[in-house]
Amino acid sequence: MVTIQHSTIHKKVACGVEQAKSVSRSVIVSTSTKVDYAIDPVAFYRQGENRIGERFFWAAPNGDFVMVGVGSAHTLVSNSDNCFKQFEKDWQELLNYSTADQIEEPGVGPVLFGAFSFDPKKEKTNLWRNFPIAKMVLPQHVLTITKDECWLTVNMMVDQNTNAEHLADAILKEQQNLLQNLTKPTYNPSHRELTIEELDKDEWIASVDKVAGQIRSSEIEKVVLAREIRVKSDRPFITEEILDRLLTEQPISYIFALEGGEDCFMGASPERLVKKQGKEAFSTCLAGSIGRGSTPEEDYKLGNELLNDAKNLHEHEVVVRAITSAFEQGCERISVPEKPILYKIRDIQHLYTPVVGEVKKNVSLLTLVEKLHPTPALGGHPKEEALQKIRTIERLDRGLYAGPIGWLDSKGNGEFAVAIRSALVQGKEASLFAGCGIVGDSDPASEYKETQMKFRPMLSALGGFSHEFK
Ligand SMILES: C=C(O[C@H]1C=CC=C(C(=O)O)[C@@H]1O)C(=O)O
Repeated sequence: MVTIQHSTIHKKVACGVEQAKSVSRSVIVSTSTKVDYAIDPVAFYRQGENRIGERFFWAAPNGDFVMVGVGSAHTLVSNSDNCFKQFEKDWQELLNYSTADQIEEPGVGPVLFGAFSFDPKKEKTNLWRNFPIAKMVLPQHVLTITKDECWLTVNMMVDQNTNAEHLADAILKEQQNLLQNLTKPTYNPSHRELTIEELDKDEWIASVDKVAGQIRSSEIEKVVLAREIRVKSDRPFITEEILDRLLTEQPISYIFALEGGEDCFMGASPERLVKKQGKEAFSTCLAGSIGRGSTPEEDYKLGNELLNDAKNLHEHEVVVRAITSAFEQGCERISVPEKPILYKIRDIQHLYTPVVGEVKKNVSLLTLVEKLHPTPALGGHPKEEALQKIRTIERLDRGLYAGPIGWLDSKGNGEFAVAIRSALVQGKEASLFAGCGIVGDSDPASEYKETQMKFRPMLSALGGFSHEFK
C-alpha cells in the first residue's frame, strides 16, 4: 500500500541536499499525501513499535482531530525554564530552512509534538529520568486525521552528505511497514489485578488542611495540591491497549501518549489549555468538580449542586480571571460567558467556561501557552506564590503531569491540553497523578475523595479496578 512515489521522494530529498549545500546546514524536507482510505490511528501507532521511545498519540475530543507520530526527524530538548522561547526560536529557524508541500490543512506538513514539565524549577527526581524538562519532536512519519480527511506526512532532516537514494528507500520502506495490518486491534478485555500504593496519603491530607489555613490568613487565594499513586501489575502494561480503552471510555477528552525511552506518559485530559487556528484562539476554564450520579435524576441534582456551590464557584472564578487576563495580553475581541456550565465526563463533572479571542499580530501559539501556563486550575493564584507553595509542600515530582502537551504546525496552528488525568507508565508499573484546587474553605476529606475520583479514568484504562476508587 505505497502512497508516495519513490521518484517523488527521491527528487525532493535530492533538492534538499542541494539546499543544504548552499546554506551549509541541515534542512527539513517534508512531503504529505492525502489518502482516501481509513487508517486506524491505534493500529498505526502499534505498527511503529520498532521505534519505541519515539512515538506519540493525540486525539482531540470526539476524535475531531487525530495525530500520530512515529520516529524522530529532529527533537528539540530543553532543560531550562526558558523552554517556550527557546523552542519558538528553534522552530522558526528550522522552518526557515525547510521545503514542504503547501498544504493549508492544519496539522499537515512539518509539525512539532511534545510536552513541557509543570514546573522547571522543581527539583527533578529519578521517576522522570526518561524525559527532559521539555521536548518537542518533528516526527519522521505523521498520520493526521481531520473530520473528513486523512493525511500521511514524512519529515526528513537532510544534510549535504545525505544519500538521496538511500534515504528515499528507507523512508518508503518504513512507511510501507506502518501501513500493514491497519485493522483496528482488539484487546483482551480481561481486567488486571493491580496493587495500588497511595504515596504519602496522610501527609497529603494534612497538607490540604495546612494550606487551606494559610489561605485563610494570607493573600493567597488558591493552591492546587496534587498527589501520586503507584500502581503495580503482574505483567507489563501495553500502551496501545490503554489508548484503545481511553478512546472508548473517555470520548470527550484529549487522549495523549508521549514516549520517552521505555516509558510512556499518557492520559485523557478534559482540559484544553489553548488552541490556535488561523487568527482565533480558544481556551477553557475547567475547575470545580463533583461526581456523576448513578441515575439521571441524581446526576442532575449533583450538577445543580455544583453550579450553585460557593466554594467551587470561587475556585472556578479564579481560573476565569487568570485566563481572561492572559488572553488580554495576547488577543483582542475576547469573549467570556458570564456563568460556567457543566462539563460531564464519565467519572466526574466540572464547571466549564470557554474563552475565545482574536490573536494579536505576531503572537504565536507558544507565546499564548507560556502566558497561560500554569493556570490556577493547576497552579493557583497568585501564580508565583502558589508555585512556591507547591514546590515546598508537595512531595511528588509532577514532571509532565499538569504541564502543557500538544502540537503546532508550520502555519502557526496547533493545540495544547493540560496533561491531567494522566499516568507515567513504566513497564509493569505506573505512577498516576491527581490534584485539587484548595481554597480557604476546602475540606481535606472531600478533597481526598475528589482525587480518588480523578484517578479513575487512568486506573480503568490500565485495566484495573479498585473498590476504594469507585
Ligand atoms: C488538577 C486536576 O484537575 C483540575 C482540573 C479540573 C478540576 C479541578 C478541581 O476541581 O480541583 C482541578 O483544578 C487533576 O485532575 O489532577
